[in-house]
Amino acid sequence: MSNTLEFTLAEIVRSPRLIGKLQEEVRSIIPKGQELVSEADINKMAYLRAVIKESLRLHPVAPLLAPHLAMADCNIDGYMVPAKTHVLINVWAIGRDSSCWEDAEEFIPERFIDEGSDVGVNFKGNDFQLLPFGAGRRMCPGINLGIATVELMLANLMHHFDWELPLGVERKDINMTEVFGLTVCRMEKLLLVPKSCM
Ligand code: HEM
Repeated sequence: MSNTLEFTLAEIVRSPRLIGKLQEEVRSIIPKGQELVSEADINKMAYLRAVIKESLRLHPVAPLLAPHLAMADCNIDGYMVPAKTHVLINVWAIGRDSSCWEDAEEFIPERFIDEGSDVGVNFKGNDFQLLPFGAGRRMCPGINLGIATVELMLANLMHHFDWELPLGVERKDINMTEVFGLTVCRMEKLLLVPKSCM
């Protein structure tokens, strides 16, 4: 969850438009003086939810999911997968596949809302182009807790603080290089300076 939050913050602070739009949404919904954003408030934050979805598309925590084993022979799009084959699903690559996504490498939360091209796409395991939690019987059982936690953390960080880069660092200097393993994380820690705006 901290991994998803860090990638999300890195993506939005790189763009004044994105962070501005997100702060505007959160602050228009949460009255000044309200200390904490609650789960009920999050339901009204369509842009925040789209930002997190877009972040999970480009930066899935487990790039190859967990290893799976085919229980029976099956044929997928003409490819024969014999029983007992170890199957690794590269959701990182699927999330960046230009045959599934318009401007696949760009961070565009708007694709998931209003008239966006992927407005109906969700990560609940039925839309195979977006599988940050996997799909089927072995998909992540912590999906609801995971999403709710990231949403609440991000919304509260947007509600309470303006975010600046450390002195001498510019937006273009934010290094988005990823390090791949069982999970994928940022090569460089994200350093930001919070300024209270309450
Ligand atoms: C943003 C947060 C999270 C993400 C992105 C995430 C992602 C994943 C992924 C990709 C898998 C492998 C699914 C597959 O191979 O098909 C998985 C499995 C799993 N996750 Fe999560 N997860 C998150 C949060 C959580 C939380 C909060 C919990 C528990 C409280 C949790 C518990 C598990 C467990 C137990 C499995 C193994 C399920 C199995 O093999 O049957 N996850 N998760």
